Amino acid sequence: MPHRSYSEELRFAIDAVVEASKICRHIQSTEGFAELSKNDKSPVTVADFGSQAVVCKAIQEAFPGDPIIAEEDSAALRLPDQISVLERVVKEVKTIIPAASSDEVLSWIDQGVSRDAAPRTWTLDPIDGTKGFLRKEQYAVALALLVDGQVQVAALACPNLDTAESDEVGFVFSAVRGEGAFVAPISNPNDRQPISTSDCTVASQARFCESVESGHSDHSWSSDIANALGISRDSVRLDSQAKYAVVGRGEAEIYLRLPTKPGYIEKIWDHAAGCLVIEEAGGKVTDIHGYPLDFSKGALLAENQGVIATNGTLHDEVVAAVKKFNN
Ligand SMILES: Nc1ncnc2c1ncn2[C@@H]1O[C@H](COP(=O)(O)O)[C@@H](O)[C@H]1OP(=O)(O)O
Ligand SMILES: [Mg+2]
Ligand SMILES: [Mg+2]
Ligand SMILES: [Mg+2]
Repeated sequence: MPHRSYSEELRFAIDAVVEASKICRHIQSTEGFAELSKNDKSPVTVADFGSQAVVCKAIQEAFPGDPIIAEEDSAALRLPDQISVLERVVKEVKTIIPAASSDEVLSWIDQGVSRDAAPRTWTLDPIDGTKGFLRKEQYAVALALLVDGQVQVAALACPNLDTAESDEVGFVFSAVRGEGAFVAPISNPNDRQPISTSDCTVASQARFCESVESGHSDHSWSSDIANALGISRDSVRLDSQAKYAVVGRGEAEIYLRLPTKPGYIEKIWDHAAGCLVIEEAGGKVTDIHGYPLDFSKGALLAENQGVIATNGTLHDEVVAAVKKFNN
């Protein structure tokens, strides 16, 4: 079968996450933006809703009929006591789409409520790492296209990520399966340069990263694993799929996401874009048992537990160390 080109979807996905980043940056630069608490006690902000509205509207226009599995829905914004939050979301969306009405914004957000597997579906995390966003640290806008349960296209904007090479802040990572992984400044998204994972083959020299939040990944377990691998430097802690980006561009070798409680099932929007970026950069991503992440089950990574992402060469050794310390 001839290789299907995804160049249109790739260009679209990069533009969409870059536009959404503008809303997020604008909101982050203003004081006192509203924060709501979801049923699971996790935070959601005006920026999460605004980002989801503009990306879902863009998908609906460019690829009508494609379902979207996105994190947020509009239920909280429809409550009468949240009218001021809705007004703020609409005001921010209008900076990108001047004619947007409240009803339209609510319906664009709800384009993302699909939860079932489909032959072709987008998955969106409008702000991944909302806690990092609130701390003015790392967060990401993550969009991926799944075809027959496989991630084929990824765009991952990291608006607060910097680089040692220049003063630039804010990068967009992107990949199409089989075509490599790339990075561009958010300020010039067409300037895509290839990235690759580090060629480190000595585990004791590896740099590893993990969540800031100890509720999202078990820090004491990861420190046991680091010790077992002979790694003496501390982990770099950062929020969001920026961790996949950092491993993808060769600035760390290992990203560990180790389950903190048995019942938590990872969501596809937290991993799809980052996973393809690392794989196309030459790295490897599995769960803590060494199984590939299975994106074919709808919104949840129901077949997997936790995540191990590496530069590739160290993968088997890291999986073995995690297994050894799996208590
Ligand atoms: N117990 C948990 N284990 C792993 N990930 C979690 C847990 N609770 C929330 N998350 C998700 O972790 C992501 C942030 O990861 P990180 O800490 O690496 O930045 C969020 O998308 C959040 O999802 P959500 O906010 O939808 O509940
Ligand atoms: Mg997330
Ligand atoms: Mg989110
Ligand atoms: Mg969230």
